Amino acid sequence: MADLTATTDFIRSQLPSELQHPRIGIVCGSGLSGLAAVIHNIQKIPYESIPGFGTSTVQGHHSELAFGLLGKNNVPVVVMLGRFHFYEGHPISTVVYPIRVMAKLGVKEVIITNAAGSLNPDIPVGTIVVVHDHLALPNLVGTNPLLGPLLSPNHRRFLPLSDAYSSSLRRLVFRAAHQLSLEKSALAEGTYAWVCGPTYESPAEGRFLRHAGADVVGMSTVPEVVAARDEGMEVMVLSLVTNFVVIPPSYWSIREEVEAELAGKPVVLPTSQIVSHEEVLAIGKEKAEVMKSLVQGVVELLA
Ligand SMILES: O=P(O)(O)O[C@@H]1C[C@H](O)[C@@H](CO)O1
Ligand SMILES: Nc1nc2[nH]cnc2c(=O)[nH]1
Repeated sequence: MADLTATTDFIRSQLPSELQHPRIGIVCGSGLSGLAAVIHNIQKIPYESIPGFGTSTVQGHHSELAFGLLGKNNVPVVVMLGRFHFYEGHPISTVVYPIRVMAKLGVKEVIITNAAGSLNPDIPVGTIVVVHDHLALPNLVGTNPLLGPLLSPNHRRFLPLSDAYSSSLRRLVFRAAHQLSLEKSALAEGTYAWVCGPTYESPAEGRFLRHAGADVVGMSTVPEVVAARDEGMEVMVLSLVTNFVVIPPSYWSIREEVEAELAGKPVVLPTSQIVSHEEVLAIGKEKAEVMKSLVQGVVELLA
């Protein structure tokens, strides 16, 4: 891993003193970097200039670390405008490096956002899911960000994740939503499944994750949550549902289709839905305002 002290020294050298000690860290997911527009005194540092950082290569992700003041009470924040995903080819230590940098800068609470597919028919597109748990197949089979030697004697070898998603921060989301007069249906609570990506789920994979108890699925976030907890920070995660994961109740029988054709019977073809990153970004754009206000509302209540 890169040298955290060298990274934070470099970052501080780029900032005026009032921005050097952010209180809250924020990670902006796909299409959600619009938060930058409401940050006062914003200073942006390109990822490629920061020692130890990679470059974000995904459309809809900027590649800058922003510092500034957020909310009516001018809370100092550090904001990732774009993140690193494991599927981009970054080592998992690089994916979580900015989170460790936030901790080193003195951040105590991290708000993480992402775009995700819904596995739950009761959670429609456009809903913001307040994540209360996760299901991380990569963590279970060998892509855990904490694999390897302990970073320091202060880091724990066996990190519990039973309380990873702070209940007090989750409470604040619902309070902020109330202050914003959001409709009840704008928010849901649920479990986020992390998959490596970059493929979207096959129908069988979607069904598997649903049966395993996940409500939404995405390709990020969990490594960041694990690293944040490893650093002793409190975590809140908001997933914007940008699409439904295609889970047909049963497979369409090609044999029956051909037999019907051969028998001269009418054939009704199923309509197919194919998810795309463009769709993910379009919903992100549509709902960016709500996400922005909610994050700002939570920051105001927190500080
Ligand atoms: O960075 P997030 O998790 O918001 O991005 C999601 C997951 C993939 O990177 C991408 C797929 O469309 O959106
Ligand atoms: N894995 C996964 N990630 C997403 N990000 C946004 N939508 C999706 C989805 O359907 N599946």
